Formats: sequence, C-alpha cells, structure tokens
Amino acid sequence: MTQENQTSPDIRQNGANTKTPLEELVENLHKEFSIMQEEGYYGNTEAITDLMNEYVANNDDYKDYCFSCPYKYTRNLIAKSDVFELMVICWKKGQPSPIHNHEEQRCWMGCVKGRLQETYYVFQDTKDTHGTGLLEESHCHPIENGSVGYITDEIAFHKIESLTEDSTSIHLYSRPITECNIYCPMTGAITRRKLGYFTQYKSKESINVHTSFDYVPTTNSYISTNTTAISTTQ
Ligand SMILES: N[C@@H](CS(=O)O)C(=O)O
Ligand SMILES: [Fe+2]
Repeated sequence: MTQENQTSPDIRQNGANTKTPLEELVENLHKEFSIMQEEGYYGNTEAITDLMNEYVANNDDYKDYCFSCPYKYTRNLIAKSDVFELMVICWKKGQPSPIHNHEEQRCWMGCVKGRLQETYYVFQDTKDTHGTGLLEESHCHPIENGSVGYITDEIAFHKIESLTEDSTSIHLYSRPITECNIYCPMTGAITRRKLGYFTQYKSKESINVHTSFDYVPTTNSYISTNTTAISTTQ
C-alpha cells in the first residue's frame, strides 16, 4: 500500500485550497517521512517535532477524531502509512496506559486538551532499558497543553495518565506500532499485547478489534483482561 491510500478519506477528498490544519499536518508528515535519514530511518526528528509543535499549539480540528470510552483511553486513527501512524488519544482521569515500550520506534505526543503526566521506568539492575527483572520509576513530568513530548526505548519505558478530568493528545509513531511489551512493575513480568484502534478515520466500524491495551470487546461492553502470558490474539 502507498502512504496516500491509507490516509483518511476526508483528508484525501478535500481540495488543495481548502486544507484544514490537520490535513496540512498529514500532508507535511507524508513529505517529511519520505526522506531517508543518515541514521537509517525515514523523517528528520527535529523537523517532525517542529510540525507537531506548530499543530498542537494552534489548532483544534483534531476534535472530529475524538471518541471517548468510559473504561479505557482510546486510540483513534487519523492517518497511517508504511512509515508513520498518527492518532488522537482520548484520556479520562483514571485511564492510564500500562508501563510499555515503543518497539524501537520514535513516539511524539502532543497534548491538545487538559494536562498529561508521563512517568519513565527503567530496569533496577541497569538503570536503563537494557536490563531484566524489576523496574523502577526514574522520572515523572507533566506534558502541558500545547506542548509535545518525545520518547524512544533508549530514553525509557513509560506510562501516561491524565491529570485533568479529560485530556486529549495527538500521538505520532514512526514506524507504526502494532504490538508492544507491557511491564509489570511488581513482578518484572513482560506481557506482549496487540494494539488496536477505537476508531479509524472517524469511524467505529473497527470497534470489534482491540480498543487499546487491556480490553477485549464483547457485544455490548468491554471486559477487563489480566493477561499474564504473551498474548497475540486479535
Ligand atoms: N503508546 C501508547 C499511548 S502512551 O501511553 O504513549 C499507545 O499507543 O497506546
Ligand atoms: Fe506510549
């Protein structure tokens, strides 16, 4: 598949003179991510950070992609290509992500509503992400409304939570992440989890696949799972 044909139909259909800020962001990301870097990945990290900063500081047309769930934070896909994935994540207070890695991909997180908190974790034995066993908290900081955070596995594992009743963030992954590790801070156990979307391109059609980390949808509700072994089920 090409990068363009995985972009939201809304974004593809609008004419060149009627682009919304989000459409412009997606177009610029496609351009930026088409450039191979010396480091061996697509897209210049600083240029992409600038694009994200510019968008989150000044715009609110992401709101069309916001869908919340009473039980879990939601991942709502805006655009996807072979080399990046852009989504809106809607958080309610008490819906943290579990401690997780990012599969050696780069992750940008722009807070567009509310206020988030990011907590870093490293292995106790090495004080970085290359060890084994138990984790420890290494750092904790807010991601303020209008600002963009950035993380890689080299920096830390992390979890995110909303400090306000509702928060919204725009997450960009390069490359797309389809599954990741979840780390139990008490036991050091690592669980493999598939990542899904609550909505794709503003549509809930895909709701019968995983919504986020921990919930398996049933006909009318979401049931919590406590997976302790590697899970790759859809
Ligand atoms: N990386 C998480 C959200 S966050 O906690 O960074 C996800 O994609 O679901
Ligand atoms: Fe994350």
